[in-house]
Amino acid sequence: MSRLVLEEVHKTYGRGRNAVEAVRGVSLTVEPGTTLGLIGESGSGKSTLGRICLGAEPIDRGRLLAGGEDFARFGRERLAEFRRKTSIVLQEPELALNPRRTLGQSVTEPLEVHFPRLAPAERRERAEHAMELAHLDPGLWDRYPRELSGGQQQRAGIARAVVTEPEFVVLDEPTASLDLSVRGRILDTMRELQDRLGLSYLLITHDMATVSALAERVVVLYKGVAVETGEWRRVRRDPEHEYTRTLLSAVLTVRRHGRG
Ligand SMILES: Nc1ncnc2c1ncn2[C@@H]1O[C@H](COP(=O)(O)OP(=O)(O)OP(=O)(O)O)[C@@H](O)[C@H]1O
Repeated sequence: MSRLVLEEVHKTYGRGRNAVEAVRGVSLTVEPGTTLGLIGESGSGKSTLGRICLGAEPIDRGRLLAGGEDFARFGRERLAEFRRKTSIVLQEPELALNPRRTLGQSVTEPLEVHFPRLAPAERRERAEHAMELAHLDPGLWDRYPRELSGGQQQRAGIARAVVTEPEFVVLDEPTASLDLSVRGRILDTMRELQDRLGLSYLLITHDMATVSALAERVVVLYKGVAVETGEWRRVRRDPEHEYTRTLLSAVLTVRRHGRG
């Protein structure tokens, strides 16, 4: 799929007095095999942009380009290919995992959707391989989500996201629901998967440690506008925009209080 690009994208929810301009003229690029962090306070439009990048949220203006091609012009086959090559890891693994289905069933499901002609044995093999990639014991195949720890559930969410061998994955607050002790290992797994599978990530997060662990570049969002874009190391050290400074210092303050 190579590069994923948004050009001057606008998205408004609702109409008239109830209209919310969630995204206002945002442009961004996710280069193949790299991570772009999307940071900004709650309600700044991060999740909306994540869905837009997956072609899952219609836009009012602007373009989504995948490998230089305009998503709006995709025919049926190209659209099916795009869906196969993109996926998402959600904050709450419970949302990605059906409580009534076993882990094996949940990890296999995207294969049933995108590769309906695969033989059952081949499906199982691919799903077990995805579980191994996510460092989840395939011996947990017949377990239900409630029988697993938060970290194991998130690993199942990751296995499900990579089972179709995607190229682009949205990580929407991927560690926010996890204990600190588990976060680092989940981030390690995500980095390892990126290297092994050549994945591109759009990382949505409030957590600057997560940004530092994964992202090369960031886009700072403020009320639906991308106020700053650049290398994360530079942005952290020398933020150009007033809002970025506020965002970074607010995070530092919270952390200090949290520790105090
Ligand atoms: N389906 C929807 N219908 C109406 N308004 C929506 C919808 N989804 C999001 N919004 C509004 O759009 C704005 C951006 O929301 P979005 O969820 O993209 O922000 P966010 O930065 O991801 O926030 P959070 O970090 O809290 O998830 C918010 O004002 C939100 O209330």
